[in-house]
Amino acid sequence: MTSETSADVIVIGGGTGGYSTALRAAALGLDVVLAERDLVGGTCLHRGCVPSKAMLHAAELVDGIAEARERWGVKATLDAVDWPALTTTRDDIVARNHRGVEAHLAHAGVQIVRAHARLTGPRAVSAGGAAYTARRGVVLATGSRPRLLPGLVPDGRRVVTSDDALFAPGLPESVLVLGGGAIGVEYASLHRSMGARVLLVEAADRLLPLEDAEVSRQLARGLRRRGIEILTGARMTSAEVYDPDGTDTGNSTGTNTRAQAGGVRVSLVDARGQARAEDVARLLVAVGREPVTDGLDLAAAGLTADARGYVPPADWARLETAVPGVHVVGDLLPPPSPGLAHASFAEGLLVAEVLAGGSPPPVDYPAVPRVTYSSPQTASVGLTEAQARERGHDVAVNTMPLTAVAKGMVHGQGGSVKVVAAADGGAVLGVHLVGPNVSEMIAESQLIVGWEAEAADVARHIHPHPTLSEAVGEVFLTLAGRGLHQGR
Ligand SMILES: Cc1cc2nc3c(=O)[nH]c(=O)nc-3n(C[C@H](O)[C@H](O)[C@H](O)COP(=O)(O)OP(=O)(O)OC[C@H]3O[C@@H](n4cnc5c(N)ncnc54)[C@H](O)[C@@H]3O)c2cc1C
Ligand SMILES: NC(=O)c1ccc[n+]([C@@H]2O[C@H](COP(=O)([O-])OP(=O)(O)OC[C@H]3O[C@@H](n4cnc5c(N)ncnc54)[C@H](O)[C@@H]3O)[C@@H](O)[C@H]2O)c1
Repeated sequence: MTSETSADVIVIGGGTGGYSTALRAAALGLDVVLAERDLVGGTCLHRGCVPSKAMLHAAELVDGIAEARERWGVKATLDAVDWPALTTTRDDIVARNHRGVEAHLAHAGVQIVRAHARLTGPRAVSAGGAAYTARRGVVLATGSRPRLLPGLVPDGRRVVTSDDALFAPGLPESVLVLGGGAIGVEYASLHRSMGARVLLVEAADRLLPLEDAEVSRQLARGLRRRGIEILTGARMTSAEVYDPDGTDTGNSTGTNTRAQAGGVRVSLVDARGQARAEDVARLLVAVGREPVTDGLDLAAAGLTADARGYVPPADWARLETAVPGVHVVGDLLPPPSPGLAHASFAEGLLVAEVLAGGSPPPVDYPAVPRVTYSSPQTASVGLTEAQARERGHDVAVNTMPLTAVAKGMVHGQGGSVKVVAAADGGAVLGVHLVGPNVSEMIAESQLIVGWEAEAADVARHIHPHPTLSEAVGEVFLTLAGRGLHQGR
């Protein structure tokens, strides 16, 4: 006979969405069971945000050596990247974070069931041979996985996704990255820094097609300047692995120098309809992610996924499905939930507070910041110029290159600040940044957009000199009619 346990809340999936729900619910005095079939921390900690950003940090250091030599007369050269040392540091950062999340959950008194869980009723779950019932609610937080293209099966060596691209014993000498979204752009940037020849292929007419057109333009300029070849409006027609047993050829940083052939022949049709074939050591497929509901048995709880596999809430303010007491957080939610870790944290906090009987304000999706950690970086919040116009706003737009301020010249990497505001001194609708360190610069703009500040409100506040953030200050000064260095 299977044992039966009851708890206030049962969370299925221990990624950023699930574990944040569990932690907050426990902090509010609820009794919580969290089922996780792999590792708590999920995609973001083990295969996503954290390991990729650790490696992008190492990539920046590699780029810094070239900058030091070429711009600053520092007689430095790169001998080689010690791949085992680099990945040991990355894995240590992930492991420490993992231990931290485990410790937080233990300290909060969350009961972790380390097994696949499935629904057996609206408030009933089976996991690890035991049955659980939820007094207040069940939270679905099963996340997402890489979307695959029909007929193209990743083998983890020649054809890879973000699940395995960084975990091989080195990076390839050449890579074709299919998809110019956040993953494609970040991984193209990383591979290029590490010496690979990189071709970035995007089906839409620009990189990061959901961002402001100025962001896409500046980003493409920065990536091309670093030697990344970009094809937009292009389509892959076939991909054929040749010499599948051959070893990778090494890249120029010497991370993986076993000589040999073997790779993938990728056939493409470019934006002008011209066919072309590319031989590369690796094809990295980064064409989006899809929700995970396999073996979850949604039907047992009276739920169905939508046509794209997401589980939509009937009530977005409570992130609650049409079945009362069944909530959803994280990548399992359809847009406007953006598929970002920090959005899933906010969703987890909200659902926990709802389950504890509170009435928290809904997640303010338009005010969720979006960052791409490539070189250059992009960071934005709010509406693009096109979205603002589509929604009927009469807009005032101001754009400034980062090299117009002293610190931008010091960095010498280009970039820009663009602000979209309602005309005649109305609320700021969107802020769009490209350049070095802009991931750390977007925080003030998320408050500006979230608090619906006007340009004149922002222009009253003084930015430190010399910083890159001064460019943000200057753009607002000009929009408020008090421009200092920006001639208009
Ligand atoms: C390469 C990459 C880089 C990224 N970088 C960033 C970034 O820099 N910033 C950012 O904000 N976002 C980033 N993201 C997105 C971010 O990782 C996701 O938005 C986030 O992980 C979503 O969290 P989640 O909890 O919804 O799902 P997940 O993290 O996918 O967690 C779901 C968990 O549920 C478990 N699970 C699934 N089904 C069951 C079941 N039936 N029973 C038990 N357990 C189950 C899984 O094992 C998994 O641990 C990145 C993603 C990728 C792939
Ligand atoms: N820095 C970050 O915050 C970060 C980093 C990585 C991933 N993520 C998140 O992870 C999720 C997945 O990222 P992603 O980049 O895989 O997905 P995405 O949906 O953001 O981008 C996929 C891109 O691939 C293109 N595409 C689709 N099919 C194609 C095809 N056949 N050929 C060429 N291009 C094609 C799309 O037009 C799109 O631009 C997103 O939610 C993203 O926001 C976030």
